[in-house]
Amino acid sequence: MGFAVGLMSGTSLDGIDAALVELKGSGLETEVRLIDFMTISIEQSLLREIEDAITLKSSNAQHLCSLNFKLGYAFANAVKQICEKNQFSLKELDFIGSHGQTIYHQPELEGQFIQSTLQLGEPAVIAYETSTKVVSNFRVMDMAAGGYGAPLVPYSELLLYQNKSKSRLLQNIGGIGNVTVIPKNATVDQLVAFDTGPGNMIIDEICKRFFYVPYDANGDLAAKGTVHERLLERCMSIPYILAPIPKTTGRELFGSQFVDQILAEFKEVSTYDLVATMTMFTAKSIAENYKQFIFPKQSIDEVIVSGGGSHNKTLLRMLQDLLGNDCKVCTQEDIGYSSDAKEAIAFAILANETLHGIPSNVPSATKAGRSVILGNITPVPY
Ligand SMILES: Nc1ncnc2c1ncn2[C@@H]1O[C@H](COP(=O)(O)OP(=O)(O)OP(=O)(O)O)[C@@H](O)[C@H]1O
Ligand SMILES: CC(=O)N[C@H]1[C@@H]2OC[C@@H](O2)[C@@H](O)[C@@H]1O[C@H](C)C(=O)O
Repeated sequence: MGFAVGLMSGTSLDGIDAALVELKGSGLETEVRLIDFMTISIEQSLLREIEDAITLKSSNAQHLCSLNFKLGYAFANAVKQICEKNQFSLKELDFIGSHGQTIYHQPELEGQFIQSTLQLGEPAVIAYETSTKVVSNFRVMDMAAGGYGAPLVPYSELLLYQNKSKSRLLQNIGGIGNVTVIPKNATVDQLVAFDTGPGNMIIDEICKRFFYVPYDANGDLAAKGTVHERLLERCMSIPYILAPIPKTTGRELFGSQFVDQILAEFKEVSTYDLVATMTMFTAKSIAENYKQFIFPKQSIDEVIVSGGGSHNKTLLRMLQDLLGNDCKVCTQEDIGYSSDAKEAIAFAILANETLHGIPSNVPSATKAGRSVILGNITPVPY
């Protein structure tokens, strides 16, 4: 099919991830070659606008309307930057797969609010600015089919990581944590995938409020603290953590309102201990979900961690301690892939499937009533 850029701006709001890839073929036989990956920072003013848009108290219609277009320009710019860096002409680009910025995700009915999801980043702007076909808005068709609209990476993960002799567990630790179980020789309907709970989102919020840094680089702050057991227990008692699978969550549950709540309840905990405890909360929510829902049904040969959380050494150490030495935790780099690029590559793969008319949601992961072709296609406009 040719060359594509996959774009992902995730729940961490840490930048726009862009992967320039070459794709050959389609379906589970697709061959994928990563040419380059970049994270393009989001301007402070745009970042504040996103934060306002996702906060129910400050969000409004005019704001969302304008932000949709501003994000479109930011995504187009990310495509231009990665192409320029690689001396790759936009004319050579066959398509763009753009996830968009999740503004709100409502996987379950809640009072008057029906199942719905909103990702912004106007594809018309991206297509016009780059003169390239865009596939976007991947989550909504899965939801129209009765699914949660997430997680969507399991299909691309089966395609990239399926192994004849190893059962693999792919754990992404972005803003939210999500896992895909790929039994050896698995087919699409044998996949198990769900969001385990928080990833870095709570850790980041504590780092911003108390240490004036965007995240706990390498987990150094957490390493200086001690886990506060009662706070950890309080966090682990949130019903989502051990709710039955499949399940999906987001900033709506683990964002700044959650941090306000626990800070009000646990005023006595020191700032270092807060970071340590929230790091352990992420690790323990992952480990307990494995023990409850995965290990009883499937023996696992490898746990492969991706996402920004794979750079947090304290988090990885805690996860390894909780899982024990029989279950080796490694990173994407250890098996020759890129931890940071995985999701952006996934949206290039999903776009390729859409353009070939191939369904790419995984109903066992999203609870959709059937498999469906994902996304909206915006043609080359001129
Ligand atoms: N060197 C590092 N040390 C520790 N943590 C890091 C490091 N680099 C990145 N991170 C963490 O990773 C986060 C970004 O991860 P990532 O880009 O995978 O998330 P995302 O794609 O936005 O989220 P999601 O996958 O939930 O949509 C940062 O916010 C930070 O918490
Ligand atoms: C609604 C939404 O944006 N969900 C994201 C989020 O970030 C991680 C986790 O929660 C996952 O369910 C999903 O993203 C990945 C890319 C997915 O769909 O597989």
